[in-house]
Formats: sequence, C-alpha cells, structure tokens
Amino acid sequence: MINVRHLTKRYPNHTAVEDVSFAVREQETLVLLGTSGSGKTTTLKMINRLIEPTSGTVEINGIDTQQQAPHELSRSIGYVVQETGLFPHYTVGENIAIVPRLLHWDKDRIRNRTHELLAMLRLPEKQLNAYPDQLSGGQRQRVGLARALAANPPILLMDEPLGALDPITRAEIRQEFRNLDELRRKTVVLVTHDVREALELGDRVGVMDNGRLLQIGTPKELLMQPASAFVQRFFGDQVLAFQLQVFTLQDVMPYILPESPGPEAIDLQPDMSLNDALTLLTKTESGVLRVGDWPIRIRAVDIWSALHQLVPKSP
Ligand SMILES: Nc1ncnc2c1ncn2[C@@H]1O[C@H](COP(=O)(O)OP(=O)(O)OP(=O)(O)O)[C@@H](O)[C@H]1O
Repeated sequence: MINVRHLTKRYPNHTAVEDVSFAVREQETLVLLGTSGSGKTTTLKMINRLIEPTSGTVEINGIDTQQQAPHELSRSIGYVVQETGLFPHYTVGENIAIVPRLLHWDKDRIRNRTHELLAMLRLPEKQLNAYPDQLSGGQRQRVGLARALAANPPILLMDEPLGALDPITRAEIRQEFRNLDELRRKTVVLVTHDVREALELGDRVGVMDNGRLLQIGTPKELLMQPASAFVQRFFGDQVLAFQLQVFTLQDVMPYILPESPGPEAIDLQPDMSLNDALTLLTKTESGVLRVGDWPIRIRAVDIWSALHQLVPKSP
C-alpha cells in the first residue's frame, strides 16, 4: 500500500533522513520509534508531502506521490499530530467537518458522520459547539482523531498522537484506539519515542537513529533478535516488562513439558500475554493454569524459565 524507497532529506548543514526504505501493507500499523531528532517526523511528513524529499520515492497503491498534488494527498491521508493541530476559533463540530466540507459533502452527510464519530470516540454531543481550549487534553486528542477520520481516508499518519497526555490517560486512550474497528481497518504509520506505545500499537516497529532506519520487525522479532546493541539499549532496563507484555502463553508453550493440569486449574486463552497470566496466577489458589485443551500445567516458575529460553541474552 505504501512503498517508501531510499528516502533522503538533506538540509544545508544536516541530513535529517538518510536512505530510508520500508513498505506498509494494507491495514497494517507501522510504528516509527526513535529518540528525539532521529528523523521520524521528517520521514512521516515526506509520505504526505508536507516535506519534499531530497531524493527517494514514496508510492501509494503503486502511484508515485510526486504525481499527486499535496492538497489531494491530504484528502486521502488523515494526519494527526501531538498538539492535535485543531483550529482554536473553530468549534469541535467545525473542526471535524473541515475535510468533508472541502470534499463538498452535503449538510446531512456531514452531520451524520460527525455524530457517528462522536459516539465512536466517546465524546459528549454537547461538546460539538465547544472550542478546543474548553476541552481536556484527552478530549482534544479524540477530536483530532475524529477530524483525521472524518472523510474515511484509507491511510492515517499519526505523529506522537498521545504525546501531550499524562501516562494514565495515555494508556487508556491507547487501549481505546487499539479496539476501534475503524482504526484497525486503516493503514497507519505512527511516530513515537515511547517504546511501550510502539510495542503495543505496532504490527511492526521500525527503529530509527540519526536519520537511519536500523531495524524493522514485529515487536516479538525486535525483542527476540535485536539487530544491534542500540536497538537492545532502546528497551533498556524495562526489557523484561516489554517481554511480558509482548509474548503470549502460546509463545512459551513449546518450552513447557506437558503435564496434566488437574481439575483445579484455571482455563485460559493461548493469546493471553504473559503479564496477564502471571497476574492471574498470583490470584489463583492453586497457582496453576490450563491453556485451551492442551494438557499443560503452568506455574509462574514455568513462565520464567520458558521466557529465559525464548529470548537472547545479547545481540
Ligand atoms: N527545517 C530544518 N532544517 C534543518 N534541520 C532540520 C529541519 N527540520 C528538522 N531538522 C533536523 O532533522 C533532524 C530530524 O528531525 P525530526 O523532526 O524528523 O526528528 P524526530 O525524530 O521526529 O524528533 P522529535 O521526536 O524530537 O520530533 C533533527 O536533527 C532536526 O533538528
């Protein structure tokens, strides 16, 4: 769907992005993860031509974006930024309706779509006539997303969409975003410096440093086979927490010997994260889980030892 080839952006005294290539499949979420100044935003803005590349190409559905006017691209690509970029003198309703109006939708269609978005993003109807500065940060973030989704673009670019929020609201909205069907049907490129966010939201994650894309892979691949010490350092001393978040019971099953679980075991789904499984184990009297129909008995110690075998010590 999106094909980025050898993208480079040079400024007179600085190379912001150097020879970056990647492809994003339809309905996939690719997260670009990196430290400040690593070139994430520049890469994202070259996709919708808010920044013109020095060299390299971007194709969307096989068509070079250079053959499309930037304003046309902005209609087929939704764009969400950290401070939401809402127009302060427009109401919530007017902000959401910007692209549909540009596309000359009639009033009823705009009204119906706006109400649909408000319900989907859990925004109270009465806020339709409020101005952005009358909303909380989390509500503004939702309006920013509603505006980007309004005309139902197939592609969504998100630049630190939750950056301005406190960690608790951030985690809540992240969870909500992940469960939104409409968002799951989009092709998304999301930029963040937050590793947890990247691992939670990305089908695949690209790690950037100093203008270059160092590694791209699924969260599991990055945790199991970090391509360099830099990538591994990115996970830092929280690597264990990330492994427990990303790996599931299914991943550790091959490392656990089959054994009858006994009637006292609690039944779980194979796709449960190790984190959730360990939390449950501390709450069960027997301290034993059973996964699906498999004759397997899992104690906390089994999870720890399986994880030990699953992940490498160092790259
Ligand atoms: N217009 C410009 N002129 C010169 N250098 C620029 C310009 N825009 C960006 N840069 C530089 O290019 C590098 C990459 O910037 P970019 O905004 O893409 O990084 P980023 O990874 O998104 O960082 P952050 O998370 O802080 O937004 C930075 O060193 C930045 O200073």
